[in-house]
Amino acid sequence: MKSTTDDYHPLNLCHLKKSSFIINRLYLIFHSIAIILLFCFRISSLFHSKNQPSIPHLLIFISELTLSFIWFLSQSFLWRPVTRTVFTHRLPEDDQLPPIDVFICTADPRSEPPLGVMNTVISAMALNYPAEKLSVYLSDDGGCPVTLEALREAFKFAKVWVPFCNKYDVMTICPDAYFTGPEVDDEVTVDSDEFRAHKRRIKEVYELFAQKVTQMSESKNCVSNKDHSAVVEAIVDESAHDQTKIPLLVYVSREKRSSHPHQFKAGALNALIRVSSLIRNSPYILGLDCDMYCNDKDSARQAMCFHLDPKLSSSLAFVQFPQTFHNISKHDIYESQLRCTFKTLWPGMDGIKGPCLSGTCYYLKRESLYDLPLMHEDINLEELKQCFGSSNELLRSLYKKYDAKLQDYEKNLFQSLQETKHLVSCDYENGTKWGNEVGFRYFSVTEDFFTSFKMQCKHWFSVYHMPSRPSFMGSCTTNLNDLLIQGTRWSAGLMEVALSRFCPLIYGPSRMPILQSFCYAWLAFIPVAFIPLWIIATIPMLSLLNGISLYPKVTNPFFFVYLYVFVLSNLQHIREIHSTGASLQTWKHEQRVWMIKGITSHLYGSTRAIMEKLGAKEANFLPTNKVINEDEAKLNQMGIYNFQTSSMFLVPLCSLVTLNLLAFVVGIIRITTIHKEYIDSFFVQTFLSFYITLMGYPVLEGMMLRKDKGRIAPIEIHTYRQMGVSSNLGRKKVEDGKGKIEMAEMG
Ligand SMILES: O=c1ccn([C@@H]2O[C@H](COP(=O)(O)OP(=O)(O)O[C@H]3O[C@H](CO)[C@@H](O)[C@H](O)[C@H]3O)[C@@H](O)[C@H]2O)c(=O)[nH]1
Ligand SMILES: [Mn+2]
Repeated sequence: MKSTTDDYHPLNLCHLKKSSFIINRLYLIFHSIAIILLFCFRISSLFHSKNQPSIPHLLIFISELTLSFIWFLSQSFLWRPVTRTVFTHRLPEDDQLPPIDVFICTADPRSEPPLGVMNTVISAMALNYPAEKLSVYLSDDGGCPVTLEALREAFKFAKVWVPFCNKYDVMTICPDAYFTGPEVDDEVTVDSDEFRAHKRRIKEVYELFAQKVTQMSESKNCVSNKDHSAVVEAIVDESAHDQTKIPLLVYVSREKRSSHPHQFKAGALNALIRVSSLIRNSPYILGLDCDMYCNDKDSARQAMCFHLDPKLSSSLAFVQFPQTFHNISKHDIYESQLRCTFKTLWPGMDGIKGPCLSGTCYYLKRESLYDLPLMHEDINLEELKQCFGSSNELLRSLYKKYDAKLQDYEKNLFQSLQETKHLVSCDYENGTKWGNEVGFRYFSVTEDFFTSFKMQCKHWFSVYHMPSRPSFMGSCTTNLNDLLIQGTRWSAGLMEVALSRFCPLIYGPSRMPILQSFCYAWLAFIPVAFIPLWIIATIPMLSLLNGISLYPKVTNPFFFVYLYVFVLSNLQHIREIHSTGASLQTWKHEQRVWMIKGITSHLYGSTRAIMEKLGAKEANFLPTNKVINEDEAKLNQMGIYNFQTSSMFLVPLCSLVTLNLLAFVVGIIRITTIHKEYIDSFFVQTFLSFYITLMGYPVLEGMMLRKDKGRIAPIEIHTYRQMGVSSNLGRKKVEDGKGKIEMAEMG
């Protein structure tokens, strides 16, 4: 491609979202003025409340300050939102495309069913990309033989599945989704009779395969093993007489010893980086969680429209796609779709220096993980070994430029595999810069957030691409327990960063655009919302019960400032939701889930991060449950909360809602029986308790009205005791007569 034609026929375009652009800035100005007025009121009431205690006023002031701080940071996401389009037909010919290594991580065959994992693997093998340029690596942190066996079966199935997808241009390349979903692909076929017969045959093969894998996963060997040696194996077909070309498939299970920290997902990814660098050493990496299957065969080509753009290429670290979920229910009461993140925040960051890495659904440039100031020209071998470890093969791979025409790597495959065992041993990283300046960073359990932040503090940037057909689809949380455990892990990981020397507000501004550091700071400080939420859910109510007025009287002009802030911020939230195509219901659920998480996950996550800092606890990563439970799915579909979770989460929710209900009732009684003066002084507090009771209504209903399994039963609250075994998140089983429910508790 000549450079003159590049300008006229770009591979991608970036568009500014102009309409939101103006509204967002007007909102910023008006809201800021209102907030300053609020502070004036609060400060004056602190100094003039002679005959009233000032502690409650002070606490409310703290909560208002914190909320304003969070709000202020959040405005950077609204500063310059953009969208992007790509032109895949303008990509160079296939033989010019760079190779891609696909990394898929799995950790526990019990919470991550092998059949789902295999579907992800197969879908990645069926991507529309030259087969000899695609290699798929499965990291099995569970070290489970069943997973390896299932992978062999998956390889056999892929041998018929991939050609089928190629031949008929199948869109839904994940077999399970293809055979169980709506039959949209069938419309695009040419020779329908032949196609239908072929499809039927493949379906039978798939069902056999699925049955086999399901059977294997029911065996008692199907558990994760925390103490085992390394296994690296390329899956090959012994009866290789047919010439079908499908991507290389490699199974990697790094060595694990209970005495060694294994650094969770980041550790697994770094092991894959090393293994793959000895095999194909592809310059690009597609990262996927085990439940995130490829839903669009063209995502790799779309990503290449950015990576191969000469204007972006040199400092583009990754192309992030949104996470979408196949099991979102109509109501989405748990706000599992993460609408705000993927429809508002990431497009917002994309207009500055690019979105944050989201752990999955990204095409990353390998080089961005090796980014070292140390990689200067005259670096000597010893220095290199101190960074990357002792493997000469690995060091050589750093300097090997990829060859678009591909060398015959298969000749050396066996030899490379031997060497890789050493690279995934427990000791390999000792004394090196892995996890520190090389690879995914270990500093925080939200490795994606922190690695991304550190990358963008260097010269790297990223782009966000959100095509209309979801490129990847995963399974989301469908019950309160999973939601809050996941939320606690995220909060802990984010707070670890916020409270460290890498706090984006301190570490960021000199290294990246100030707005970008505000975005990262907002993300890191999300958990802090637990402070204002706890204050606002208790202090105004306790004060109301004790006859202390905290807010301006209805006749006071400042009352209108409060009203304005409340109404305007909600209108802006509704507008923002509307602009992303969601309904008013989403507003309610987002508010509610924000409150629920704020009261529980954010509090526990922050506490955990502080304890880790003090050395009282160790970091932990309990994989989110991906097993679909029929009863649970039914409740979720009906929009009913499943409250089967630990008391640690339930007790605060129940007590706060009860307190608010009580305050509301008392407020109303007094308003109707006492003189007008009372209405004036306590209107805001009564309204607040009403609003919180309304938002918490499902909790009340769960405590008092419901009779089903998902309700909050008073006795259960007492039986879910603390485990107290170790500092880890432990799982325990609770028998409930009909079936077993898995509960997770924090020790
Ligand atoms: O020790 C571990 C723990 C987890 N995983 C894998 O990590 C992935 C993500 O774990 P999951 O339990 O699905 O976590 P989520 O909370 O759903 O994940 C989100 O948040 C994580 C950070 O907390 C990111 O790493 C993920 O990519 C992002 O999807 C899964 O494939 C796991 O198998 C490992 O490989 N090793
Ligand atoms: Mn997940």
